[in-house]
Amino acid sequence: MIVLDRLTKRFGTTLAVDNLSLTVPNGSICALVGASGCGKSTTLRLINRLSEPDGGHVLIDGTDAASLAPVALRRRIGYVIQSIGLFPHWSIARNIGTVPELLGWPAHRVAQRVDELLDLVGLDPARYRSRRPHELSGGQQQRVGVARALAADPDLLLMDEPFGALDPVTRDGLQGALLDIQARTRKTVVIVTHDIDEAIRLASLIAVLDGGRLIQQGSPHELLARPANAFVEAFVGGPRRGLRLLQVTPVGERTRYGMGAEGVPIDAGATLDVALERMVTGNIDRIPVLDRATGRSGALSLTDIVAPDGALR
Ligand SMILES: Nc1ncnc2c1ncn2[C@@H]1O[C@H](COP(=O)(O)OP(=O)(O)OP(=O)(O)O)[C@@H](O)[C@H]1O
Repeated sequence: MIVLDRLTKRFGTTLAVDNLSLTVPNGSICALVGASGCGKSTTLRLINRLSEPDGGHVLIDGTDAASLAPVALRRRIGYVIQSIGLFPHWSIARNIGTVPELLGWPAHRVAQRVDELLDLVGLDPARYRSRRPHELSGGQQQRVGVARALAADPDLLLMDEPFGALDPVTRDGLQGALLDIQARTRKTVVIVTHDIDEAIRLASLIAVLDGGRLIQQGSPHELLARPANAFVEAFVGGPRRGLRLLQVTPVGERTRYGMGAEGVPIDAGATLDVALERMVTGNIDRIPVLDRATGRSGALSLTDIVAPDGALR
């Protein structure tokens, strides 16, 4: 668990991080979001002590980060940045294996770990391990950046706009890969992004920052359903908020159990946007629902999603 306790950081007269308190549970993905300059990257850098706070504390599993040697701390924390920072003259394998090597792992174990990680991020080890970074596409390099951050099996992964510079298709693929990796390894991840859709897709906890201050924290659903103020409301979507809310609301929440409908049932755990898509493309206004966990069945109608005046419910 990471606890940020009244964290404060000043640069001259700029209050980059202002009395920020936030708890990130183990095994969860937390997204720090907000406009440019709101203090997201600085907050991340305070966690791995690339920057030191002027006030407050960072607690990692109960230990004050300030009491740990910065280099040792950073070896325990994976860090992925947008510009990747691979060493251009080193092979992909050497780039990924740097930290395990520094930690004194025997060569065969490092080599085995490199191949395992290339597999994990979806790159064929035999094809890529000996290449140089420039022989890879931007998206592939970004995958190597993620593999390198995971190399020493850190419990905590910090990611600063890791997919920001990529085209939407590659970004989508890497977001999927990250979700996959997180589901398998249960890392605790703090990711900085200015892309609210990325935050909604990846995170179970979103923290909205403005001027270094935490304005609201909560699940994507909480933020979309109950934005704390106009700033958060505008940030999480303005007119698109209703559509995004569909993406995080389970079908089961609106299902009328006991009611019947024709066709192949949709899972109660699917989200409302998927149900709406099926209704629109199938030109139907009611679909059957099955809750696989409980075996209950029911139906979802278009009017359970869209009000008579056309507004999303
Ligand atoms: N090393 C520094 N020296 C002086 N000011 C800094 C430094 N680093 C950050 N700042 C200032 O602190 C504030 C927060 O910066 P930070 O990089 O944390 O914002 P951010 O939310 O990550 O922005 P972006 O989305 O543009 O990356 C900004 O006003 C920035 O200009």
